[in-house]
Amino acid sequence: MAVLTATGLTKRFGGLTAVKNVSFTARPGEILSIIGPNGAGKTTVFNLLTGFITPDAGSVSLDDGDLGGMSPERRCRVGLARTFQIVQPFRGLSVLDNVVMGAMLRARSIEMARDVARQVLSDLDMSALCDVSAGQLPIGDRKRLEMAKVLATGPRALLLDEVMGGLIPIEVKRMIGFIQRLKERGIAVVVIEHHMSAVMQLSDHILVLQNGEPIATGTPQEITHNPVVLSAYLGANFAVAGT
Ligand SMILES: Nc1ncnc2c1ncn2[C@@H]1O[C@H](COP(=O)(O)OP(=O)(O)OP(=O)(O)O)[C@@H](O)[C@H]1O
Repeated sequence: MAVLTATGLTKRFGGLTAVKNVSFTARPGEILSIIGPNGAGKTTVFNLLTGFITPDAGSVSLDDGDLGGMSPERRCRVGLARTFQIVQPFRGLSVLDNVVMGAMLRARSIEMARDVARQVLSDLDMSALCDVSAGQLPIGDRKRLEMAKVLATGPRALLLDEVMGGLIPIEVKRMIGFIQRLKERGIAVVVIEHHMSAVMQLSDHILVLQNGEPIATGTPQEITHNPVVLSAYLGANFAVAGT
C-alpha cells in the first residue's frame, strides 16, 4: 500500500502551467526519483506535496488521509518531511541543537529530543560534529545536517531535494548509502536529483517531467532505454554502468 499518493496535481503561475496532471505513488521502503530538465516542474511538485503552494487541481494523501488544506508544519507532523535544495541550518546553533529542533516536533521532552537527535546524528556518522557550530560546516556536512534535521522529525515519507548538489564523489557515495538505509526503515522516499548516476543506483522507479508534464515512468533500466527520455533529457549517448 502506498504511503504517499499524488493524484492529478496541476499548478499554473499566470499563463504558465508549471505542473500538469502529475500522479504517482510512493510505497514504504521504495525510492521514487523525479527527474527532468531545469524548469520541468520538479520543485513545484515538492511545494505542492508539502503544502507550500496550493494546487489548481489534484490532491495529495498520506496513507489514506487527504492532506488538502494542511500547512507544511502539520504535514510534517503527520509524517511528510522534506529537505530543501538550498540548505539553511540555524547557523548560530550547534549541529546537535539544529537536529534537536527537528526532533522537538514529535518528542515529548527536551531530553527525548536530544536522544533522538544523537541517534540520528550517529546514524549519519555525524556524532563527532555534535558540538560544532552549524555555520562552520562545509557544504557536504551541511547537506548531511539537513538530512539529520528532517529524519529527526520521524517521517514516513521523505522528500529529498537535490541532496547530492555540491558534493564531491566520496560524499555522493556516502549519501547514496544513507538513502539506501532509509529503505530498510520502511520510509517512502521521493528524490529530486540531477546526479544521474546516483538516481540510477538508488531508484526503484523514476518519473520524468518535461514542461510540467509526465513524459515517462519506469525502472532505471526502462528510463535509460526510453528514446523519448533520451531525446528530452538524458541525451542520446547517456550510459550508466550497470543499467
Ligand atoms: N512562484 C512561482 N511563480 C512563477 N513561476 C514559477 C514559480 N515557481 C516556479 N515557477 C516556474 O515554474 C516552472 C517550473 O519550475 P520548478 O522550479 O518547479 O522547476 P524544476 O524542475 O524544479 O527546475 P530546477 O531543476 O532548475 O530546480 C519554471 O518555469 C519556473 O520558472
